[in-house]
Amino acid sequence: MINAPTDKILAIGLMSGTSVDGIDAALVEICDRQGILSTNLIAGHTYEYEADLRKEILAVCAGEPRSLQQICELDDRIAESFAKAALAITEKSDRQPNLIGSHGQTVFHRPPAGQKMGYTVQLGRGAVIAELTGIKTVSDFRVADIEVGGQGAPLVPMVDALLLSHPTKYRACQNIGGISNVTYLPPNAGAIPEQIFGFDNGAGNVLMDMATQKLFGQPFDRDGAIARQGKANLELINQWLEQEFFLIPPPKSTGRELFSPDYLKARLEECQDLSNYDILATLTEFTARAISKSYRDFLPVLPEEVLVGGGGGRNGYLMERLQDLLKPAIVKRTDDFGLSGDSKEAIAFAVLGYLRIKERYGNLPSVTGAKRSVLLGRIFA
Ligand SMILES: Nc1ncnc2c1ncn2[C@@H]1O[C@H](COP(=O)(O)OP(=O)(O)OP(=O)(O)O)[C@@H](O)[C@H]1O
Ligand SMILES: CC(=O)N[C@H]1[C@@H]2OC[C@@H](O2)[C@@H](O)[C@@H]1O[C@H](C)C(=O)O
Repeated sequence: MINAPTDKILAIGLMSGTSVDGIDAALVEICDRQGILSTNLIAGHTYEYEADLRKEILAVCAGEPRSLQQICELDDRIAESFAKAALAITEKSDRQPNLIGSHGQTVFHRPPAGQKMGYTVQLGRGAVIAELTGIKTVSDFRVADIEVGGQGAPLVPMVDALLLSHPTKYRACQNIGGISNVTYLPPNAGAIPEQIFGFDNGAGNVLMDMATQKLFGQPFDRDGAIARQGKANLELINQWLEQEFFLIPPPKSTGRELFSPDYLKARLEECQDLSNYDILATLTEFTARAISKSYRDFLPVLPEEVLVGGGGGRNGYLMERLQDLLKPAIVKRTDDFGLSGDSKEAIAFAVLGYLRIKERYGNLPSVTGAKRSVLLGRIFA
């Protein structure tokens, strides 16, 4: 028997998501056996942003005015933090990585509307990361998809299809980060990319986080311990789920522009009769129901297994609510399927970087609505 040629590289994936909690870095071995990819996570870590940098990013995300010069300086400061994270995670191996795939930090995202092309901005330029680390860097992953009419998001579905599809089962990969998004994987999805769907399906943790900070002075509701003590108001939730974002069919993407501090303020005004615990319970149930409703409304087949990634998977109460709402599907964290839920998005950008240098398409037009498949990312050597 002739052994299939195998390509093995050591790559770093870098991602900071809509929670803006820090830079998720993954040092990952990517094994390519004639186009069939597998990954082996050597190390994964979240490097927190410096407090003032995080504050500045959140201010820009919230639309506070800044000069172009200030934005450029922020771009480089973020790139420097990403480079630092890459160098720190490199220490976990005695081998030098061949590649960095860096998502950067989204500070603005406007999906396409009618004839109007979308616009998306990720700061942390790849040129600076490549310069400071000496490692070939791929960044700016979303722009090429936007340029062919796509949403530019979500992009992880391609990697879900490559790493997590099952030969016979219907699966959904549910990410619950700041924003939540789903990938629908019919059996053997890797072989039938046009049948893969994916879209953003609501505010993941972002509203719960902002409310926990405002009402309880804590960064987030650890394990859902606060929400668990309250009672959700279903009348309000059903009203909130009538909002246009939840009703329009995919392709769709969203961000902090919609689920903003102002959005939370308006919801909290509607919660005046509720205790703070009930408010957290209501926002948590809102996140869970937005997800379950999106499956019933938009997925061709309800999944048998739901693989949850992102920080929301650590919220035991939210996971219980999802399990209840999505039964008979089995809801588990991706870790139970051999892929770290905390590092999943960082791993995904390492893989997308790999696809780029191999000149393999990175977007899925059935997910983003793009007119065609394209190479994602700019390479800085
Ligand atoms: N133990 C925990 N209990 C409850 N929630 C948690 C826990 N750990 C993390 N989280 C939640 O997860 C969030 C971070 O999730 P994650 O790192 O996936 O976000 P992200 O990378 O910004 O996401 P995305 O790019 O998908 O928007 C935290 O802000 C918090 O709300
Ligand atoms: C514009 C942008 O940064 N979108 C993020 C965000 O965070 C979650 C959700 O909204 C998703 O669409 C996307 O990230 C993941 C990594 C993706 O592209 O698959």
